[in-house]
Amino acid sequence: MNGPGQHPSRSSRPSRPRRPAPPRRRSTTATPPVLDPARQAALDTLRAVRDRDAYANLVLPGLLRERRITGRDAALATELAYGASRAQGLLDAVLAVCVDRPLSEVDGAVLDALRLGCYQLLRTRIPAHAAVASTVDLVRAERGSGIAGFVNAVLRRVTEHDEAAWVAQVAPDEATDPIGHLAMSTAHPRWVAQAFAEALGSRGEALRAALEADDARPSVHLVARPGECTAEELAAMTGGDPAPYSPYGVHLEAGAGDPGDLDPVRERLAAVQDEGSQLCALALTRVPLEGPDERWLDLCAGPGGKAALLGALVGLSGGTLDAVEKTPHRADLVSKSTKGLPVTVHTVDGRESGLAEGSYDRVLVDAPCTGLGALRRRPEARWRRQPSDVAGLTRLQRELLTSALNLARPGGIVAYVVCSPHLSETVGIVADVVRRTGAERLDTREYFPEMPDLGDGPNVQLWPHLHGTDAMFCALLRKP
Ligand SMILES: C[S@@+](CC[C@H](N)C(=O)[O-])C[C@H]1O[C@@H](n2cnc3c(N)ncnc32)[C@H](O)[C@@H]1O
Repeated sequence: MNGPGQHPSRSSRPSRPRRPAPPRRRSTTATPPVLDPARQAALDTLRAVRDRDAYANLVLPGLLRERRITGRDAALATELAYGASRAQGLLDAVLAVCVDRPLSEVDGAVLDALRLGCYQLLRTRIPAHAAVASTVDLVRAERGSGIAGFVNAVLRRVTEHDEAAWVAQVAPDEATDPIGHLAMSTAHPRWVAQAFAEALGSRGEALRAALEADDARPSVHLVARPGECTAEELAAMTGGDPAPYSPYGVHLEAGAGDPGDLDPVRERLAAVQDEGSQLCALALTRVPLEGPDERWLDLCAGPGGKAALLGALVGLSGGTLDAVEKTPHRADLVSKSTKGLPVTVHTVDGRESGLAEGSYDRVLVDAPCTGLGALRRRPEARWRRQPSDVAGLTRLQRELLTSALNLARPGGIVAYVVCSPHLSETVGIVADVVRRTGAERLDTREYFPEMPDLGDGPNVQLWPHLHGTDAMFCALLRKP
């Protein structure tokens, strides 16, 4: 086996010790490992994601707060934890070449460290020697020198190529499998890249642009609560920029810290919400309506982002919003996010809500979905979702949209929204429900004013590479 500091040759793949070496007593003259709070927090986040199915973007902010990690260390921890989570498939493909056995046989905690080191080597400007040494130090402190030597040898093998050269080696051939190639180079599972390709009608440049935008760290989007503050005031308070399309939106630079700590968010003048979500909720409110316009319904409200925006807007004109959410703890979140607004929360199944049929002027169905449109904001999600998830979700989506149309009054408007571009969850659901209910399709593009690249309609599919939003889908229907 290659000892620490030795460079493994191509022919001798580093092999993990079959029997872990007993921890060595550190000599009194040895330099102790550098205390590295940023990398330790990133490593602990990767471990929580792997060990207990945690969400990286919930675990890391907690660790940063608890350990009082701020400033540059917090930014580094965020970059490493989220970046390594997003890139996991690519990192594993590279590591599989550099380790002498299937990765499934490598101890999970060691694999976390390998991914952390590999990410630094392939996708950051951290000098290779620092990326390797800092990762090895973390492992040595936890697991002893034997395992640290193994990690050192594997990572040195990774340093033999840069990212492009590794992609050329581990990705499917670009000429025969362009989607597979793009999937690997942008760190997406192939089935996700395939779903994007089908929605875009592209296996070429448009697909590349979409996958690359989805692989980049997104800016943070805030929504100013109508009646509480304007987007301009919120931008001035936070140092952000007014959003290009939503009149309530503000964009903050990626990595600007935990947006939950911002004063306007803590004081409930604003909330974190992707601009695409804002636009889909607003589209529902923009369709002209004959007759009354005072009873609105959000049929899938948890955790309450769109319910808070709709509740504030309907409140300005004296109306009310009913918010339905099946899961009790998510219904509690809706109550919290709509506190002080004319919103009534119902903890029931939207398919059998018991609410009065034919009574709502506007209904939002922001249906549960694969979330393939928001992968850039949920670092590990792309590796957790499975193609087999789609079938169960589409059944539920169809039932919820049908129920929404039953609850709307004749002439009322229903917005079907999902945070996914997967055709089975988008046009497939709408076409099926329209056929069975006779609902009228509206040209949804009209209610996304001044947005370019909305395609042939009548539905709207937003994209990170075209609009800077999550890949939200919206279809507006009128109840016959
Ligand atoms: C995409 S999320 C909605 C996001 C929300 N509109 C927002 O902007 O914060 C879908 C929600 O639907 C809820 N849900 C799932 N099945 C449901 C059902 N049968 N009836 C009502 N809500 C349901 C989920 O618990 C989840 O909170």
